[in-house]
Amino acid sequence: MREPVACLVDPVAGRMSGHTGRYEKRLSDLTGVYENADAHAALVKSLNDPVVYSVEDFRPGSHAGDLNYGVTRMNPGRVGKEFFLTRGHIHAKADRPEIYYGQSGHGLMQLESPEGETRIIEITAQTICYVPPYWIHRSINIGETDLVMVFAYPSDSGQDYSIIEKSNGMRHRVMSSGDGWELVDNTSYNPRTGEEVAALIKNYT
Ligand SMILES: O=P(O)(O)OC[C@H]1O[C@](O)(CO)[C@@H](O)[C@@H]1O
Ligand SMILES: [Fe+2]
Repeated sequence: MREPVACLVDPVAGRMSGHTGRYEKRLSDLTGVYENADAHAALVKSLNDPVVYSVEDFRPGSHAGDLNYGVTRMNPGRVGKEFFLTRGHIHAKADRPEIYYGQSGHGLMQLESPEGETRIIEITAQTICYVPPYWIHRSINIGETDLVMVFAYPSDSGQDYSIIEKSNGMRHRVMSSGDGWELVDNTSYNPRTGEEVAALIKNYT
């Protein structure tokens, strides 16, 4: 038996009391992610390589029946026309799902199936976004303030970041357009083979 736990979320600061882990990502950690590499390098220099997102989480263990949960806070901003985003991943056990719960700000969850289909879920305060098993997912800040979301996923999920590297990014990029956003094809995208898709869609224990 585990002891019950309570953590307090600050929905604007994007902090969570009682966290057992915290990490930060700086703009330079996202090298190779944005379409405009020159604009990325210039921004790293002009802004002195700022922290662009931070995560505080509580991990009770690595048992399949436990939940890891926490808070992600992401700065607003753009590299050229491309909005600030997280690295993105698929769960190492790809059939593990995730829930995101919007706290403040305005964001998108970009999801991509193993076959390469894109879905976009808009997230504002009080939105619950369900990321079903097998979907690659990345969050994007399309607003002018910090985007803060609570998340929870099975403790044995793990994160596989290499899937996005292997395909040279996700199939689409989210770019600013007028007052909003638009999906643009990622011209470097390298689709997964049938064998690679089949290897992902298997039964995990
Ligand atoms: O792990 P990434 O892709 O850098 O993005 C961070 C987000 O994903 C998570 O790893 C959860 O899956 C959280 O820590 C956070 O919401
Ligand atoms: Fe995840």
